[in-house]
Amino acid sequence: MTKPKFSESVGALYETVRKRDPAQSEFLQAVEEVLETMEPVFEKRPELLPVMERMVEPDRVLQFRVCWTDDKGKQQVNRGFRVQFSSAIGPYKGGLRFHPSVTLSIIKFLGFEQILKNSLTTLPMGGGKGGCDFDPKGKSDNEVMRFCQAFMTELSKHIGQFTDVPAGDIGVGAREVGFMFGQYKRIRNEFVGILTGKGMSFGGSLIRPEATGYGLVFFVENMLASKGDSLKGKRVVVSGSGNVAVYTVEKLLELGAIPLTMSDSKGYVYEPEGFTTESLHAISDHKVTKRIPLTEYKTKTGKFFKGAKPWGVDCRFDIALPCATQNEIDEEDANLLVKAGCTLVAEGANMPSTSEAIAVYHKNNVYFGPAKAANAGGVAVSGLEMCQNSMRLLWSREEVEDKLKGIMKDIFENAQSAAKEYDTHLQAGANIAGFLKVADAMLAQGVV
Ligand SMILES: NC(=O)C1=CN([C@@H]2O[C@H](COP(=O)(O)OP(=O)(O)OC[C@H]3O[C@@H](n4cnc5c(N)ncnc54)[C@H](O)[C@@H]3O)[C@@H](O)[C@H]2O)C=CC1
Ligand SMILES: O=C(O)CCC(=O)C(=O)O
Repeated sequence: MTKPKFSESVGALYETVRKRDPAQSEFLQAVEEVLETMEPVFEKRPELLPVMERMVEPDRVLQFRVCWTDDKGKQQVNRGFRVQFSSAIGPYKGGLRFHPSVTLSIIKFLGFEQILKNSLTTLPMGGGKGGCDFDPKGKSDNEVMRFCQAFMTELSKHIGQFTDVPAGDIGVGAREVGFMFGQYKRIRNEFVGILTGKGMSFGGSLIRPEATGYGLVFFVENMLASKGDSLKGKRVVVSGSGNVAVYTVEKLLELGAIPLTMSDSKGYVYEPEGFTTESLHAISDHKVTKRIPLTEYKTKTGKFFKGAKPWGVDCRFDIALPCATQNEIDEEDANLLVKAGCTLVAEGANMPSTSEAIAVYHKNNVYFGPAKAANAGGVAVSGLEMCQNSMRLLWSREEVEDKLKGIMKDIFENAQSAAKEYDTHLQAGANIAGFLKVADAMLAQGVV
């Protein structure tokens, strides 16, 4: 890690956080990134530093045992988490991640980022995140159902439509949300919007599955428009092949861009002429519907590069959209992007760029759209799902997509105007705009 460039007071705050949890590397990375960009705010408004001192400590951390029985009748034990980080501007809101790599550090980094992201959406949602070290890969539907029921049996004691409303993230899609919703209903005997990303027949919102990917592309459109440019004909390298990546590629195609790659942890597929609707559907059917790794995917027109990341793809491209997981672009990868002619990076995944990679973007004038702003479309439409649930009605696809487009424009403009006010870049502008709203709410509510 590069040494943070903090003033004395901000450095002291970072040290307090570091000393409290020295082993939580992902959480410390997320806090460091925010604190580094917040210096001009604390200079102008020193009363906000103690507010940040409160914000970096979650309201509550829940850790629990999840016991379930596999198809062979053998007992399995996993570790579940829900971190309720901040409810200053609304109920805790954020996804659940089911992946073997899940630790408290990962859930805390995601929950901390969610506070500022949700604030940027302009909707009244606090920040939270949860998950489990359960690996859905290779599990039968029945195993996933029993696991989800066990997970929700504990989680149901801590959530509620006015308290905490979880959703999906890596490893948690419509299937898992459905199983968890069913278990909550069975335990509590009430039909309420305690999860978002629900199926359309029981309170879901149109466009929620598409929202993070579509929102990312709308955000990129705004970034390009601010420079008098557009997506038409742009060559785009995308990572991931899950929910966010698939709908990112779908919207890129619709807007005339040329998506060149998709990937998973086993390697990447390169389509030299760009993905088509047909090849996108083939990969989505393989990865999302059938849940098979890309090593077993047969591309008709492209090539599979085993064990490699797409950032080193051997062609020129304009834009990189990381949509897989945290720290998937390191310094070396960032240098490869620059060498390939990439001038814009926008993050679909959460914290996909290491701090060294971000330094490379800034040094080389790569226009950088940070995750908190660029991927906020998913949680924004979750907010719209909550709204529809409360009103007991369903908006049309067009209505939700229009609202999403408007929200992504507002997020871009608010981040850009904070960046202008504090004479800094869009990454810092997003942190500042997100922080100020939550900080003012915390000040108004007293020391709690
Ligand atoms: N689903 C949502 O609404 C939102 C998701 N995100 C973020 O987007 C990213 C992707 O999430 P989803 O698409 O929802 O999950 P998903 O479970 O649908 O897909 C994850 C994808 O990443 C790939 N992947 C996982 N680990 C990898 C690795 N080490 N190297 C390369 N590829 C890897 C998987 O193969 C899969 O294609 C995550 O960082 C998540 O936190 C952010 C905002 C909202
Ligand atoms: O839709 C949501 O509530 C959560 C989305 C999410 O987990 C994220 O923005 O990272």
